Amino acid sequence: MAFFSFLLARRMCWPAASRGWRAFTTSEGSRPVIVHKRSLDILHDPWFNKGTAFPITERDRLDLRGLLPPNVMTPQQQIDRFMLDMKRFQVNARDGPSDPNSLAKWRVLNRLHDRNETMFYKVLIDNIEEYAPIVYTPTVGLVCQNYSGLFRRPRGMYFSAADRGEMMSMVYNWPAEQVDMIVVTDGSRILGLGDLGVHGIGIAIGKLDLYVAAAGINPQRVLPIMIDVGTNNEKLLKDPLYLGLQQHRLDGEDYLAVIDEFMEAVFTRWPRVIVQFEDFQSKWALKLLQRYRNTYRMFNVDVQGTAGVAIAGLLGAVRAQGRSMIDFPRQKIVVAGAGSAGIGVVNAARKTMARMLGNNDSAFESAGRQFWVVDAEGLITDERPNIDANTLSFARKAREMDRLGLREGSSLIEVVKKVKPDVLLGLSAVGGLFSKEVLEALKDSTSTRPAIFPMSNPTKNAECTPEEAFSILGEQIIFASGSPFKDVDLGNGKIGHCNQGNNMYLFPGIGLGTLLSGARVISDGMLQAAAECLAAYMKEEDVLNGIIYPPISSIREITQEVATAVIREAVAQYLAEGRPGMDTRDLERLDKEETRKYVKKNMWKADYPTLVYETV
Ligand SMILES: NC(=O)C1=CN([C@@H]2O[C@H](COP(=O)(O)OP(=O)(O)OC[C@H]3O[C@@H](n4cnc5c(N)ncnc54)[C@H](O)[C@@H]3O)[C@@H](O)[C@H]2O)C=CC1
Ligand SMILES: CC(=O)C(=O)O
Ligand SMILES: [Mg+2]
Repeated sequence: MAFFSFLLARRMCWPAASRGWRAFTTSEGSRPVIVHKRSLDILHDPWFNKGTAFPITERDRLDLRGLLPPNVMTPQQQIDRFMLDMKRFQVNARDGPSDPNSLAKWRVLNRLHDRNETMFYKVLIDNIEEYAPIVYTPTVGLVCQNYSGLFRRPRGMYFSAADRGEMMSMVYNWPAEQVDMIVVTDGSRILGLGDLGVHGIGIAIGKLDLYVAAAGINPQRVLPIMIDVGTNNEKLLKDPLYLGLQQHRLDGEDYLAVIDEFMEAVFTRWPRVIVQFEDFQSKWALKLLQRYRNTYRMFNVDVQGTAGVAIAGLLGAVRAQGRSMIDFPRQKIVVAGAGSAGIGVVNAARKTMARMLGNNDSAFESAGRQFWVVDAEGLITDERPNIDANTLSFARKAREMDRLGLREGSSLIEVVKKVKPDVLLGLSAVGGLFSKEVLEALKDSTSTRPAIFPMSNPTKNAECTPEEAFSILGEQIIFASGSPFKDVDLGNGKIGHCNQGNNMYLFPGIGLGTLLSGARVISDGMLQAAAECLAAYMKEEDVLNGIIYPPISSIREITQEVATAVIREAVAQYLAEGRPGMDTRDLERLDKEETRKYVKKNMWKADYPTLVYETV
């Protein structure tokens, strides 16, 4: 993106800028200023840029539709947003994650991203452990919550409910001829922070930063997208400085019509693109996945990526007990949270157990008895009124629960006391849900090394902190949280290791493997291969020490391995259609090492290329 814009700007900048200067200095009232730029080049030109104040007619004239948030602001509102942000700076710095300067660091990195993409990604890649928590969880959550004030230069595209009927042409306003990777959100459930409306675009930007840093997807070919169908966040609806449509969310067929139109538009312009669905509320996440997954190259990272990372962690926790992975089907697992993430984990973990038990109906049935799922209304059983099909699939039989002293709606603490689980996994978005009492109850776990996975994001939504878990349950536990925590000093020279159980370990490799294999769709087999690859990555010695995921600093190497596994599975399942220079036959001929080299060769590196000027 940066180089493309740079070349265009060099070609067009001076004549337009000089005309602009005359117009500004002579205060010629309503006489129009002639510009020789369109699209992003206008937004990136400080002389002509009006940001969110471009009126709709001008957005259409200058190919700007979709490149700005939909709400048109007055110049005064723009200044109000800016001033609010200036004054809020100190408060936000204290309000956020454990690093009090995280928001300030985000601003510095964001400014670098705007002026020099290559350098930005070099800094990110070389310091990924330090800056992933800034561009991604937890800080990205704080950024989305304050996006109205932080918004400077737009990044990505906005398709709104007001654009119905226009999306097929709007998509051509994006200047890149090739787009490999789109991350799209409708802002309805950003991390565990709820409906943040159009401000949720920050999460799509953060995920794509990781696609570039970890998977080496070319930054000129990534596109963050916000689909603004309104918001049900009353605070935003009342905020005059909110950047999105000030209306309640579309629902039902109206909602589906917008998403359908969007999918058709992006796949018409870029037929080989991969679309990652991110942070859609559970109500739609599973439905949209079923609707599109057999037609388009898409996946839902919260449902499918999280499941893979959780399974890899759960297998690690079995190994940490000194047992073989094949013992996984004996683990008793209590899951708090039955949203898109929780359902994704339970379904995939159950299938993994069933495969280990013989892969037939009775194996699947028996695997189902290893899970107890608790949501806001307590333990889910088949006596739950108005239960939907997705939830019914893992609801426990009330009759069986009775024998354990449990019933429909039993509380989390009752469930932990009665089940004595090997694993307690949280995807509830409720900070502190694993209270002192719950953790105390886990002392009776039948496992020698109980696993505690408070996977909700961002940090303040984690079900417990590592300090709480290690102090109550001792050094033997296996701990993995969705957002990063520091290791805990347990005294007497011992360290309580904090793993980060986050889908960031898998989605870059799933995307890269799909891209390089040219797979038509993203199959369960490809996702399973990714999860198994991550599980197998860990050495026995580390796992026995409670380290079940690799260090983030090696994310590029992990991603290369995951992408290799995904490509090989796509080839094995006859889904790989190849790409220019590597067709299906070529892919079939590659052995594992050659596939690995093919992946490495195609990962973008943050090095400056030589630029030459050419007239059109
Ligand atoms: N670590 C990771 O890689 C990932 C983490 N997540 C996190 O998972 C969380 C949930 O995401 P979704 O499933 O999409 O959200 P959601 O809002 O759809 O689901 C939350 C679930 O938690 C349940 N819940 C609420 N209060 C509860 C309580 N007191 N006890 C037990 N359950 C309770 C709700 O009934 C619901 O079933 C978010 O915080 C998100 O950041 C999501 C994806 C990946
Ligand atoms: C990590 C992630 O995708 C989430 O918390 O939603
Ligand atoms: Mg997510």
